[in-house]
Amino acid sequence: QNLEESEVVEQVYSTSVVAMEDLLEFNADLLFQLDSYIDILDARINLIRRIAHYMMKHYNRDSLQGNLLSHFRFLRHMQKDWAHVLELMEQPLGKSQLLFLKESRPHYPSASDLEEGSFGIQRIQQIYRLQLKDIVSGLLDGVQHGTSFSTLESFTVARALYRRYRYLEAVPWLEQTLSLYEQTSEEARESYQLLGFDVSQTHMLYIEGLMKLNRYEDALEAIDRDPKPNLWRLRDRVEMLMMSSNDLPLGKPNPPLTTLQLCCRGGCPYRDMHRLTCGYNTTVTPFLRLAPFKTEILSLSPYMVLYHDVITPLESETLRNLSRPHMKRRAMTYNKLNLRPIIDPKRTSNSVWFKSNSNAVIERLERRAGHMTNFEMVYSEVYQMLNYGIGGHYYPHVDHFESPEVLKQRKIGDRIATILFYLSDVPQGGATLFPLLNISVRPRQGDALLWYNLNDRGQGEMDTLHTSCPIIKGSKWALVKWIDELSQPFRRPCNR
Ligand SMILES: O=C(O)CCC(=O)C(=O)O
Ligand SMILES: [Fe+2]
Repeated sequence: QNLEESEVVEQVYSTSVVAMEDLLEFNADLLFQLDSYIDILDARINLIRRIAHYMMKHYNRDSLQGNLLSHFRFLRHMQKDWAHVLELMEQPLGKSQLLFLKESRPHYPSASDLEEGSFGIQRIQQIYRLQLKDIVSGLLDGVQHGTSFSTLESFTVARALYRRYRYLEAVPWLEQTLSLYEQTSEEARESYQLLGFDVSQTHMLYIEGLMKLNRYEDALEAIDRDPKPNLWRLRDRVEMLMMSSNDLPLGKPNPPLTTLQLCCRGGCPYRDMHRLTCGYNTTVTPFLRLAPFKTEILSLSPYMVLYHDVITPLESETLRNLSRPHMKRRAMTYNKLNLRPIIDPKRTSNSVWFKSNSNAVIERLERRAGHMTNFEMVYSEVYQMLNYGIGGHYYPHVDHFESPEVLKQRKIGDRIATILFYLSDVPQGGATLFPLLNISVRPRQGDALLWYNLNDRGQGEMDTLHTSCPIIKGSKWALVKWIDELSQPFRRPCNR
């Protein structure tokens, strides 16, 4: 097995579409167990009911008829039957089902996983500038999806933001939660309650959130909208604060759209001006005369090209399938105190590494990448396969090393270039965006993006700052190859 296995890390689901598919299977197993548990309890209830009815009918106030037989009959009953009933009542039921659920517990998504998913939703809201009412009804950036949010999901997002003191974002979600609840049928409300949702608590949290934002008038209005005896004291407190505080209500500032917000939606404006040339590349290596690559130059400085159709759909599929069982959340940092892995929210994807000789497809890609780029590949790094999840993204970063200390430890030098292969189409969102260059590239199965991270002097190009826009729909698969600096003296000789 050539896949590099890292230390065992607990599965994180929210950061990868593939992992979520596993969760679906898991849920089916759990439901099956719950169903047999119900059957077993049901059978026992029926049994006990039948015995009880029999006993009520045959042994009651009329049991003693003054004759010997009736006395003996009753005596036998009292000695034997109740002991039997007790035994039945004491017998533990559904042990194996209970055990299954207990042992499955470590595989349930963790609370931080759900939190991460909540932040994914909020990220999409922010970057794509969505209205909450649109999100909850499944309208995402102009596309109507077949799923909507109920009170429960809306509350989960609200709570996650609130817990992290993100009141400005949490309060609108709480408002949305309460408004969804108002539109909910009595029957559904009952189910929510069964699942632990408490509407009074939510209302209270909303009022507290408003107070955190110094929105005292709104807090009073919220209290009066649903006056409850336990809120009278709070009402007094709000009124006091309103009179004594000079703080202005905190509201969402309305800044101009950021490049991220502009470019993640539908591509950067004026991007077509950057389209320098588009043609067949036949000259990089002699091999290309036989098999030219469709090449689109996106930028000259830093140098950036997009190759089309360099991986066949079958090759992509093979790599996806090889990766699937090994994908893990590896973008983690470690808590210095207890050494437990903590999630790095800057990068929400699951990944796996391939060495360059892992399998035939990778070996072929390695040769092809050499022909495409004219770089020497011998010492370059392992291939990194990525799959993103709910609202998955990769925070703006550069690929070269910014710290001289880290660089010194790397025998193969800095990352002179990056090749990013796209192994799937992404129907909505998920572009790779270079905000300082106004370039955004939509993932298209078979395409590969190459850019130089270092300038001609070998210095890091900060203009290569890039990010993966959050994914709205689809499963984004990308394969990253970083090319090292040290093997290239004959391939990139023009360094000044
Ligand atoms: O997934 C993307 O579009 C970007 C990935 C990336 O920048 C990286 O892995 O360094
Ligand atoms: Fe990167």
